[in-house]
Amino acid sequence: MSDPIRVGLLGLGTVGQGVVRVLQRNAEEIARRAGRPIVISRASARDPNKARDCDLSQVAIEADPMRVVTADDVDLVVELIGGETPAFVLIGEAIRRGKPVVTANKALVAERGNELFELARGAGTMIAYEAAVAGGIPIIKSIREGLAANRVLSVVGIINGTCNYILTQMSLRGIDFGTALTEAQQLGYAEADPTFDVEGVDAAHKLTILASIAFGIPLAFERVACEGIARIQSQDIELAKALGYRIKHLGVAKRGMDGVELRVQPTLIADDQLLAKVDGVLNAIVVHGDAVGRTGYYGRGAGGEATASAVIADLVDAVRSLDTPPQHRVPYLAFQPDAIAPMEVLPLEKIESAYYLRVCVADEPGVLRSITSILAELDISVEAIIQKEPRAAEDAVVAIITSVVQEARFNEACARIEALPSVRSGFSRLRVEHFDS
Ligand SMILES: NC(=O)C1=CN([C@@H]2O[C@H](COP(=O)(O)OP(=O)(O)OC[C@H]3O[C@@H](n4cnc5c(N)ncnc54)[C@H](O)[C@@H]3O)[C@@H](O)[C@H]2O)C=CC1
Ligand SMILES: N[C@@H](CC=O)C(=O)O
Ligand code: NA
Repeated sequence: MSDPIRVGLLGLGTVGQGVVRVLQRNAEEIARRAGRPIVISRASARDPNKARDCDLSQVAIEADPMRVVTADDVDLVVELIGGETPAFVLIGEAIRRGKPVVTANKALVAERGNELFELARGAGTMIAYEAAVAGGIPIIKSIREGLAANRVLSVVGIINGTCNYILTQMSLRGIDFGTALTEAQQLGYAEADPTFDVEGVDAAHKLTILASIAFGIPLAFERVACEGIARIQSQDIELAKALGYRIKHLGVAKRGMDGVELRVQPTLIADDQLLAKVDGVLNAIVVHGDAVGRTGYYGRGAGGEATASAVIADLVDAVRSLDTPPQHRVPYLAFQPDAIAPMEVLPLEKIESAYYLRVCVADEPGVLRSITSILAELDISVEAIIQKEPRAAEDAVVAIITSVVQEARFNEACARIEALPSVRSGFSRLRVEHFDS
């Protein structure tokens, strides 16, 4: 077998430690796959003396990550620091030195990927990023390579483990949002700044990448409509359940007649659908290709070793293709660079879907009729409705599932309903995603 490939590891947090453990535990199998051993020669850690859950006795630890990138005994760089600074500069330097890079950094790929891939192309080296989307699920490889025959029609999925963990625990154990988030952080699922998870930004980063490799469009994070789960209340989860739905944080990239939909939003899914049954930290993605139909990908979307699985798969790929001329490698964004072209992104107002609407109303006769009349006047049908009877001195709560309607028209209905004198504060609306079989 050839000489070992020497890896410089930037970041020894949840994923970094997972990579060290899995590379050591499965060293022999990994070497048989890659054709040569893969060893970590250097790693960077802000606090070199911190206790870590992995064996670093054979690894030189540097406080300055740039010293890892530039070291002569580092052939390949794995970036697991996260965020834009200093990751962009570190990866840029590795590329300039012709060192392949593996990263799990979705924020960086989504926001600066167009530049980074251009740099890497110029230098004839590679950047691999499987771990950046849906953790351990090999979704990048599946779309880029496995579905290359297809015109991809849609990619829909649960792509943030923290949000899914929180919504699942609120639903199954009835715990509050804050407690569930703290657990997700303790389990190593959340981003360093967990607002990225709960406000939908992390999922929007991942959707940006998925849309680009599915449709052959440039990475355009700023075009993704982004909403998180912070406004989801326990009563919405309960009402949705009573109506036969689950609330999931969903990423949707869909090709339409006039452009593409790109959005991440909390969404109701009928509880007999596959995605409704995906709980905890698990992620699942359904890709619809014109030739293959729907294919589903399911597994751990976050966590140290699950994510390490994707990082190491990229490492193996990188080692195998060291001698492959750049033009013969799989293109970064699935399509050849000169074939990538932007598509119109539909504004939310033009997107059609069914809706869930929760309204608090005074317990008076005729209130329900005034709400349904407004919907009927705007040609919106009520598909299901439940009313929660008030306890003493409380308002009643009405929850409705509507027919499919364009958002602009639904906005008008909501404005008119909110203006009714008997409607109290406590108004909530969420999309409902239907899947054809
Ligand atoms: N935790 C997870 O389940 C997943 C994480 N990712 C991505 O993997 C990357 C790493 O995530 P985690 O391991 O969870 O993060 P983490 O916060 O546990 O670890 C990050 C490490 O980088 C070091 N670091 C931070 N800023 C630094 C700086 N300026 N200079 C040098 N070192 C610095 C920290 O000390 C820490 O050791 C991120 O890009 C994240 O988005 C991707 C998929 C799943
Ligand atoms: N914070 C992310 C980690 C994986 O990408 C998540 O919760 O999904
Ligand atoms: Na992945």
